[in-house]
Amino acid sequence: MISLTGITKSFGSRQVLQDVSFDVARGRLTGFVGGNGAGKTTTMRIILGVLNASSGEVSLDGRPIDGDALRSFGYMPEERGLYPKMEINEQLTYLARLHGIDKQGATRRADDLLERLGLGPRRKDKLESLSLGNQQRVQVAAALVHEPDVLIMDEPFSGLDPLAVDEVVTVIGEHAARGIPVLFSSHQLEVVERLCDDLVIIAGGAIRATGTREELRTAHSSARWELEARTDTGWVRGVPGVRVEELAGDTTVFHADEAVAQQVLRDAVARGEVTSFRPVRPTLGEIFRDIVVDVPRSDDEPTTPSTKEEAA
Ligand SMILES: Nc1ncnc2c1ncn2[C@@H]1O[C@H](COP(=O)(O)OP(=O)(O)OP(=O)(O)O)[C@@H](O)[C@H]1O
Repeated sequence: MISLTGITKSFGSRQVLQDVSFDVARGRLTGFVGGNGAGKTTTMRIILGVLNASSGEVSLDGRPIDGDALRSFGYMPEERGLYPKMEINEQLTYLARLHGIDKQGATRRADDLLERLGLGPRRKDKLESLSLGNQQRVQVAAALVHEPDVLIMDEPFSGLDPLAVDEVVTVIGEHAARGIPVLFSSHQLEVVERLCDDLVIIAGGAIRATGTREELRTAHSSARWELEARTDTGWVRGVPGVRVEELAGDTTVFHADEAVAQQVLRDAVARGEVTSFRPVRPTLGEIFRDIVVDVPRSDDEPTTPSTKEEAA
């Protein structure tokens, strides 16, 4: 397990991470979600030792992460850094060799990953000749080619079409299932919702929520219900204690406490056939908006490129 404890980070006088603490468990996919400038990349770079924290600890299975441990990490950085003019199988093989895998194993691993990611027929192509989405798949393969013991991926799904997302999700999921910790950031909340076991929500440089997808959905559910009947459900608007959120003919989504909702159900049954009645739990997108709505974006503060360079 990777554990972050009390991580803070300042660039010059500007603090961009405050007391960041969370765990990334083995064998599970942890989604790292936050708006632009929330602090995801900075946190990931600190885990990887690319940046030093101003204070706080990062550990792997209770031990500080040293150079040896880092060599077994797989990282897909935000700024993609492969060689545009090199054939893709050649560069993946090269990367695997850099991690100490023998030539035969490296070639097999590169070919296998390219096949799994739908790039088998393109294996001899130069990276620059591929579409952006396919280049992104190669970046995913590059993070995985040495069979990492820890996987950290910054926006692995950006620029991918839905089918490519599914392929990448499957491959990443298989790696997590081998018992490695996987942390990835994404703005695609519907993908995160579908894929993640655990979630970490960051806003304004501070962790706002952590937990399993189900824990977050339960913690943030308000008393919201959906009633679908064979008859018009407009009458629900007039029931005391009900606030209708959405009404479309025979379907109503409304807020009410449990007792009122049960009464609505009984009334609906008395009026005709009820086809469905269920509590509505929030989507990750709704939870995310709910949590970050009052947090000012850290990018609201002007930072000129030259200041950024100096501060780094
Ligand atoms: N080298 C740096 N010098 C100064 N400020 C920096 C530096 N790197 C990041 N920041 C600032 O730290 C904050 C967090 O940035 P970070 O890149 O970690 O956010 P993020 O959550 O990854 O955003 P995005 O989703 O847009 O990639 C931002 O306000 C950013 O401007």
